[in-house]
Amino acid sequence: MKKLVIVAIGGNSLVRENGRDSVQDQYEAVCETAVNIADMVAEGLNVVVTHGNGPQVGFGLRRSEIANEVAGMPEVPLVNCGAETQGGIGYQIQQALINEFAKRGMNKKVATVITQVEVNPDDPNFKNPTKPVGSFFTLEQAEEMKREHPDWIFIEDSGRGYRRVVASPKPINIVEKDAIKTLIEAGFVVVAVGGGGIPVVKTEKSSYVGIDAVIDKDFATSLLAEQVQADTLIITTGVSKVCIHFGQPNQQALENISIEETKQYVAEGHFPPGSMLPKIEASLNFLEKGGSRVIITNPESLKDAIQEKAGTHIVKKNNS
Ligand SMILES: Nc1ncnc2c1ncn2[C@@H]1O[C@H](COP(=O)(O)OP(=O)(O)O)[C@@H](O)[C@H]1O
Ligand SMILES: NC(=O)OP(=O)(O)O
Repeated sequence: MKKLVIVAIGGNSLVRENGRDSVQDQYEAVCETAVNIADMVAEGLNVVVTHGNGPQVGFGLRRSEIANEVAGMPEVPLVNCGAETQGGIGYQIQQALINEFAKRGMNKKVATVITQVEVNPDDPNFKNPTKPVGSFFTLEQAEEMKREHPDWIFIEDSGRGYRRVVASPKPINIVEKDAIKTLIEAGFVVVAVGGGGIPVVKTEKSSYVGIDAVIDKDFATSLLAEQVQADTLIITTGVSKVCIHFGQPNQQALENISIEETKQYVAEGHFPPGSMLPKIEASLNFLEKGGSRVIITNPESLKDAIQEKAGTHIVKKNNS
């Protein structure tokens, strides 16, 4: 089979500078990434696409809360808000890819798989929410909201402002993995584990039920990459390169780093939880479970990054 590349599109990378949750703005961002993905397919690679939903699931949750407060509409549970973002973003990616392939006269099929991802109900992350969702706020705005909703938790997110956080258990099993594998083998470009997958737990009777949380899409992508034996993992996000001393005057962008160097930077605390750390941990996990290379970059640099002219590349050096 041709080499398999997994491209994980960051939720924040689909939200434009103006911060508006405009579906049209988001579709334009999706279309730009679709061009790069079509280039990869044209070069003979098999591609699986995953995506985040951090901003979008938070917007959806807030819409539901406001509709409840203002108009008495029933609230939408967080797990369903996540499922809705998986469908909504998956629809945009699927459509953008189909249109891009058609424009180029490429005979390539695309399918989005609604993906449930099993988590452990006793995962300690349920008691310690770390996943930032929705909009960025100033400290004053966050304090104001906290007075109104004492149970909400906010964190400072990588110098970009304060965001509400929700529980983010680790993915343990991709329920629809066989369907995803079958579609890949049949030559489809598959969009899967959107938003990290819809979090579900198994009951004593072995049936699945949804649970309120947002799984980190980087961890879910790494698990999928392992299960479908991908060769390369590409994570697109808001920065062209991973940095050490991020946001400090001595910030330094990283181009090629080994597993050992990456672990050293993790130990030195260069990557915050909830933003860059999950990407780095997922990358290390992917490489240690048999993957060949990882690229982290922004959507604009994707094409150059694949040719090793941009982005951060985490590589196995000396057969490590
Ligand atoms: N060490 C670092 N190097 C580069 N970016 C970092 C670093 N630490 C934090 N960041 C921030 O983390 C962001 C990526 O996390 P996030 O926006 O949550 O991801 P996603 O694109 O998956 O939504 C980057 O755009 C950047 O603002
Ligand atoms: N679910 C998730 O990890 O989304 P982001 O990549 O947008 O943070």
